[in-house]
Amino acid sequence: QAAKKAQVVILATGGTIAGAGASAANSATYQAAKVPVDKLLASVPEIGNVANVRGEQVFQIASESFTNAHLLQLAKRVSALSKQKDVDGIVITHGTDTLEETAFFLNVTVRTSKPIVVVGSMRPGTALSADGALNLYNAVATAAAPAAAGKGVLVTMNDQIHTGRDVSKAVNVRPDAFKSPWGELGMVVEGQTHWFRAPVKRHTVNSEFDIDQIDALPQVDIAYGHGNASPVAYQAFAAAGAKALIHAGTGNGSVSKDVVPALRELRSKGVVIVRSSRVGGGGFVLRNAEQPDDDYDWVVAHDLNPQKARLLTALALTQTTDTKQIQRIFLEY
Ligand SMILES: NC(=O)C[C@H](N)C(=O)O
Repeated sequence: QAAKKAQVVILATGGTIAGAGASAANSATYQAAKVPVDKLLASVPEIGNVANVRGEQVFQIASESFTNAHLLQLAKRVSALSKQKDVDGIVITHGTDTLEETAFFLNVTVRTSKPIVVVGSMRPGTALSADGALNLYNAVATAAAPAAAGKGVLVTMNDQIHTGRDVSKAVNVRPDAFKSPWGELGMVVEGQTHWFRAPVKRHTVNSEFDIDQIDALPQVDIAYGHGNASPVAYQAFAAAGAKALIHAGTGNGSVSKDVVPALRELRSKGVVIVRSSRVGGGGFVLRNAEQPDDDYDWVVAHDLNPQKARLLTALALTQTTDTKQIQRIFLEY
């Protein structure tokens, strides 16, 4: 008995997967966000074999300009669709530069167990060996797979299935650009998903955040650590209204000695200080290692990279300014 085909909605936001270059040799020089969603879907007719799909053009932008307002609008649309009986799964096409942020944000704010898959490409559809068509086919196959339900927001790139929580863009110019420090969850091959692990952190239906209740995010900025760093960026962000600062720290979130006094002073004025790490390959920032977080009332981002830490801090601040609660949130999500 043939199973009923899943109903999957494709929310298109732009990026290289909708990009176009002047010639087939242009794999890295092209314009992102050119091809509309209907044309994108028409270019991969095989998708009709794995699901019934319909497309919605939410934005047409390059993801380096994905603002908090874009994030909120997209997440609210995903949430609304996930409540519809005639929707079994949702795919979001997205630029790869900030794909990891959007996938993480949806993972902790959309209260559904239906599959949500974020996908992009490293080469425009006009390029030789373009990766977008197969990535999109794989995303739809994953969104249509009952086994993908309840695993949080997923990212399919290069035949791999990653959790949106962990995944990060680790290479700029190759199709194997996305890595998860704790490993991918599985693979999608010829329209079939294969699973090898599942996320243990809180997400979607088990999250305390609900995008339906969030209409704005407080300003949270990131300052990059290095040996010759000064307090200027941190102080400027705070003066411009930042409620929290993410320190993209060296090593285990360490802070150069010229920056420490400024961060302590900003904390005394109410700015939340979060130590994360600029080291992308794995590991985590340990509380009270490198800096006395208990004494300074700082928070550590644990294994979340600075860009994901920015979003989790902003979400936490929609509910509390208590640093004990913010630290708990970092350990649970
Ligand atoms: N590969 C890509 O999608 C890069 C592009 N700049 C974007 O993020 O929209």
